[in-house]
Amino acid sequence: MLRRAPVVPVLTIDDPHTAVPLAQALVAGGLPALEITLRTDAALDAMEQIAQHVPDAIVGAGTVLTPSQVGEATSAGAQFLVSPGCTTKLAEAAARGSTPLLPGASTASEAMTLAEMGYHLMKFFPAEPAGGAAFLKALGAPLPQIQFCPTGGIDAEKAKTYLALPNVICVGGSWIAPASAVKAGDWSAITALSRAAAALRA
Ligand SMILES: O=C[C@H](O)COP(=O)(O)O
Ligand SMILES: CC(=O)C(=O)O
Repeated sequence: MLRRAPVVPVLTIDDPHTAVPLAQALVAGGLPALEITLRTDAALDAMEQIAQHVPDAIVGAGTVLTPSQVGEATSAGAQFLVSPGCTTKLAEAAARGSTPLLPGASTASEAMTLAEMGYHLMKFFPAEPAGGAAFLKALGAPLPQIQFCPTGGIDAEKAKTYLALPNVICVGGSWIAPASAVKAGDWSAITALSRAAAALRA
Protein backbone atom coordinates (compact mmCIF):
# COMPACT_ATOMS: atom_id res chain seq x y z
CA MET A 1 0.00 0.00 0.00
CA LEU A 2 2.81 2.41 0.88
CA ARG A 3 4.61 1.78 -2.40
CA ARG A 4 1.64 3.07 -4.41
CA ALA A 5 2.89 6.67 -4.24
CA PRO A 6 6.02 8.43 -3.00
CA VAL A 7 4.23 10.43 -0.31
CA VAL A 8 1.75 9.49 2.42
CA PRO A 9 -0.20 12.54 3.64
CA VAL A 10 -0.33 12.64 7.45
CA LEU A 11 -3.68 14.19 8.36
CA THR A 12 -4.90 15.43 11.72
CA ILE A 13 -8.60 16.06 11.21
CA ASP A 14 -10.53 18.32 13.58
CA ASP A 15 -13.78 18.65 11.64
CA PRO A 16 -15.14 15.31 10.38
CA HIS A 17 -17.00 17.15 7.62
CA THR A 18 -13.70 17.90 5.94
CA ALA A 19 -12.64 14.24 5.82
CA VAL A 20 -14.28 13.17 2.56
CA PRO A 21 -13.48 16.24 0.43
CA LEU A 22 -9.94 16.26 1.80
CA ALA A 23 -9.41 12.60 0.93
CA GLN A 24 -10.97 13.11 -2.49
CA ALA A 25 -8.63 16.05 -3.17
CA LEU A 26 -5.54 14.04 -2.20
CA VAL A 27 -6.56 10.94 -4.16
CA ALA A 28 -7.34 13.11 -7.20
CA GLY A 29 -3.78 14.40 -7.08
CA GLY A 30 -2.34 10.88 -7.05
CA LEU A 31 -1.78 10.09 -3.36
CA PRO A 32 -4.10 7.21 -2.37
CA ALA A 33 -2.57 6.09 0.96
CA LEU A 34 -3.68 8.47 3.73
CA GLU A 35 -2.66 8.40 7.39
CA ILE A 36 -5.29 9.83 9.75
CA THR A 37 -3.71 10.44 13.14
CA LEU A 38 -5.66 9.35 16.20
CA ARG A 39 -4.96 12.69 17.85
CA THR A 40 -8.42 14.18 17.60
CA ASP A 41 -11.92 13.13 18.65
CA ALA A 42 -12.90 13.23 14.98
CA ALA A 43 -10.26 10.76 13.79
CA LEU A 44 -12.24 7.50 13.90
CA ASP A 45 -15.33 9.11 12.38
CA ALA A 46 -13.15 10.66 9.66
CA MET A 47 -11.62 7.27 8.85
CA GLU A 48 -15.01 5.59 8.65
CA GLN A 49 -16.31 8.24 6.28
CA ILE A 50 -13.29 8.03 4.01
CA ALA A 51 -13.45 4.22 4.00
CA GLN A 52 -17.14 4.38 3.00
CA HIS A 53 -17.17 7.26 0.57
CA VAL A 54 -13.73 7.43 -1.07
CA PRO A 55 -13.22 3.96 -2.55
CA ASP A 56 -9.90 4.83 -4.18
CA ALA A 57 -8.37 5.93 -0.86
CA ILE A 58 -6.31 3.53 1.23
CA VAL A 59 -7.07 4.81 4.69
CA GLY A 60 -4.68 4.17 7.56
CA ALA A 61 -4.54 5.20 11.21
CA GLY A 62 -1.59 7.12 12.62
CA THR A 63 -0.55 7.74 16.20
CA VAL A 64 -1.61 4.22 17.15
CA LEU A 65 -0.15 3.95 20.65
CA THR A 66 -2.16 1.32 22.51
CA PRO A 67 -3.50 -2.21 21.93
CA SER A 68 -7.09 -0.96 22.14
CA GLN A 69 -6.45 1.54 19.34
CA VAL A 70 -5.42 -1.34 17.07
CA GLY A 71 -8.97 -2.72 17.31
CA GLU A 72 -10.69 0.68 17.19
CA ALA A 73 -8.81 1.79 14.07
CA THR A 74 -9.40 -1.52 12.32
CA SER A 75 -13.13 -1.37 13.10
CA ALA A 76 -13.22 2.16 11.66
CA GLY A 77 -11.85 0.84 8.36
CA ALA A 78 -8.11 1.37 8.71
CA GLN A 79 -6.17 -0.77 6.23
CA PHE A 80 -2.84 -0.02 7.88
CA LEU A 81 -1.67 1.25 11.25
CA VAL A 82 1.20 3.64 11.99
CA SER A 83 2.93 4.36 15.27
CA PRO A 84 5.64 6.90 16.10
CA GLY A 85 7.49 4.12 17.97
CA CYS A 86 6.64 0.66 19.18
CA THR A 87 6.17 -1.29 22.39
CA THR A 88 5.96 -5.02 23.04
CA LYS A 89 2.27 -4.67 23.90
CA LEU A 90 1.52 -2.79 20.70
CA ALA A 91 3.41 -5.28 18.53
CA GLU A 92 1.60 -8.19 20.22
CA ALA A 93 -1.78 -6.56 19.62
CA ALA A 94 -0.92 -5.93 15.97
CA ALA A 95 0.22 -9.54 15.58
CA ARG A 96 -3.13 -10.78 16.94
CA GLY A 97 -4.97 -8.75 14.29
CA SER A 98 -4.70 -8.70 10.54
CA THR A 99 -4.12 -5.00 9.89
CA PRO A 100 -0.44 -4.38 9.13
CA LEU A 101 1.51 -2.07 11.46
CA LEU A 102 4.20 0.38 10.40
CA PRO A 103 6.10 0.81 13.68
CA GLY A 104 8.43 3.73 14.32
CA ALA A 105 12.19 3.73 14.97
CA SER A 106 14.77 6.46 15.23
CA THR A 107 17.93 4.62 16.31
CA ALA A 108 19.89 1.60 15.09
CA SER A 109 18.92 -0.36 18.21
CA GLU A 110 15.21 0.38 17.76
CA ALA A 111 15.38 -0.66 14.12
CA MET A 112 17.26 -3.86 15.07
CA THR A 113 14.72 -4.67 17.79
CA LEU A 114 11.83 -4.25 15.33
CA ALA A 115 13.70 -6.40 12.78
CA GLU A 116 14.00 -9.12 15.45
CA MET A 117 10.21 -8.95 15.83
CA GLY A 118 9.87 -9.50 12.08
CA TYR A 119 9.42 -5.93 10.83
CA HIS A 120 11.49 -4.93 7.81
CA LEU A 121 9.52 -1.83 6.94
CA MET A 122 9.28 0.91 9.55
CA LYS A 123 8.63 4.59 10.02
CA PHE A 124 11.69 6.77 10.69
CA PHE A 125 10.28 9.31 13.15
CA PRO A 126 10.85 12.15 13.85
CA ALA A 127 12.91 12.19 10.67
CA GLU A 128 14.37 15.68 10.58
CA PRO A 129 15.08 16.15 14.31
CA ALA A 130 16.48 12.61 14.54
CA GLY A 131 19.16 13.22 11.93
CA GLY A 132 17.45 13.53 8.59
CA ALA A 133 18.45 11.91 5.32
CA ALA A 134 22.14 11.78 6.29
CA PHE A 135 21.28 9.65 9.33
CA LEU A 136 19.08 7.30 7.31
CA LYS A 137 21.72 6.94 4.61
CA ALA A 138 24.29 5.98 7.26
CA LEU A 139 21.86 3.50 8.85
CA GLY A 140 21.43 1.83 5.47
CA ALA A 141 25.07 0.73 5.40
CA PRO A 142 24.86 -1.82 8.25
CA LEU A 143 21.08 -2.39 7.95
CA PRO A 144 20.39 -2.51 4.18
CA GLN A 145 17.53 -5.01 4.62
CA ILE A 146 15.41 -2.47 6.52
CA GLN A 147 13.19 -0.07 4.57
CA PHE A 148 11.79 3.16 5.95
CA CYS A 149 9.02 5.71 5.56
CA PRO A 150 10.62 8.84 7.07
CA THR A 151 8.16 11.30 8.60
CA GLY A 152 8.48 14.45 10.66
CA GLY A 153 9.58 17.85 9.45
CA ILE A 154 9.68 16.89 5.77
CA ASP A 155 8.62 19.20 2.93
CA ALA A 156 8.61 18.75 -0.85
CA GLU A 157 12.26 19.72 -1.20
CA LYS A 158 13.50 17.47 1.60
CA ALA A 159 11.29 14.62 0.36
CA LYS A 160 13.34 14.44 -2.84
CA THR A 161 16.54 13.79 -0.87
CA TYR A 162 14.92 11.01 1.17
CA LEU A 163 13.31 9.40 -1.87
CA ALA A 164 16.70 9.13 -3.55
CA LEU A 165 17.91 6.79 -0.77
CA PRO A 166 17.75 3.03 -1.46
CA ASN A 167 16.23 2.33 1.98
CA VAL A 168 13.28 4.73 1.58
CA ILE A 169 10.04 3.50 0.00
CA CYS A 170 7.95 6.63 0.64
CA VAL A 171 7.87 9.65 2.94
CA GLY A 172 5.11 10.89 5.20
CA GLY A 173 4.19 14.49 5.87
CA SER A 174 1.55 17.08 6.47
CA TRP A 175 2.75 19.68 3.98
CA ILE A 176 0.37 18.38 1.29
CA ALA A 177 -2.67 19.39 3.37
CA PRO A 178 -1.96 22.71 5.10
CA ALA A 179 -4.43 23.46 7.92
CA SER A 180 -5.24 26.85 6.35
CA ALA A 181 -6.29 25.23 3.05
CA VAL A 182 -8.39 22.61 4.86
CA LYS A 183 -10.10 25.31 6.92
CA ALA A 184 -10.80 27.37 3.81
CA GLY A 185 -12.06 24.32 1.90
CA ASP A 186 -9.48 25.04 -0.80
CA TRP A 187 -9.52 21.50 -2.20
CA SER A 188 -8.02 22.47 -5.54
CA ALA A 189 -4.92 23.82 -3.76
CA ILE A 190 -4.59 20.50 -1.94
CA THR A 191 -4.98 18.54 -5.17
CA ALA A 192 -2.21 20.67 -6.70
CA LEU A 193 0.11 19.95 -3.75
CA SER A 194 -0.81 16.27 -3.96
CA ARG A 195 -0.07 16.16 -7.69
CA ALA A 196 3.33 17.78 -7.14
CA ALA A 197 4.12 15.29 -4.37
CA ALA A 198 3.01 12.32 -6.47
CA ALA A 199 5.46 13.43 -9.16
CA LEU A 200 8.43 13.55 -6.78
CA ARG A 201 9.61 10.10 -7.71
CA ALA A 202 9.79 9.84 -11.46
O1 LIG B 1 3.92 14.43 13.99
C1 LIG B 1 4.15 14.72 12.87
C2 LIG B 1 3.58 14.05 11.71
O2 LIG B 1 3.81 12.71 11.74
C3 LIG B 1 4.12 14.63 10.45
O3 LIG B 1 3.91 15.96 10.46
P1 LIG B 1 4.90 17.00 9.79
O4 LIG B 1 5.05 16.58 8.35
O5 LIG B 1 4.12 18.26 9.96
O6 LIG B 1 6.18 17.00 10.54
C1 LIG C 1 3.96 10.80 14.12
C2 LIG C 1 3.56 9.43 13.96
O1 LIG C 1 4.34 8.59 13.70
C3 LIG C 1 2.20 9.10 14.10
O2 LIG C 1 1.43 9.98 14.44
O3 LIG C 1 1.84 7.96 13.89
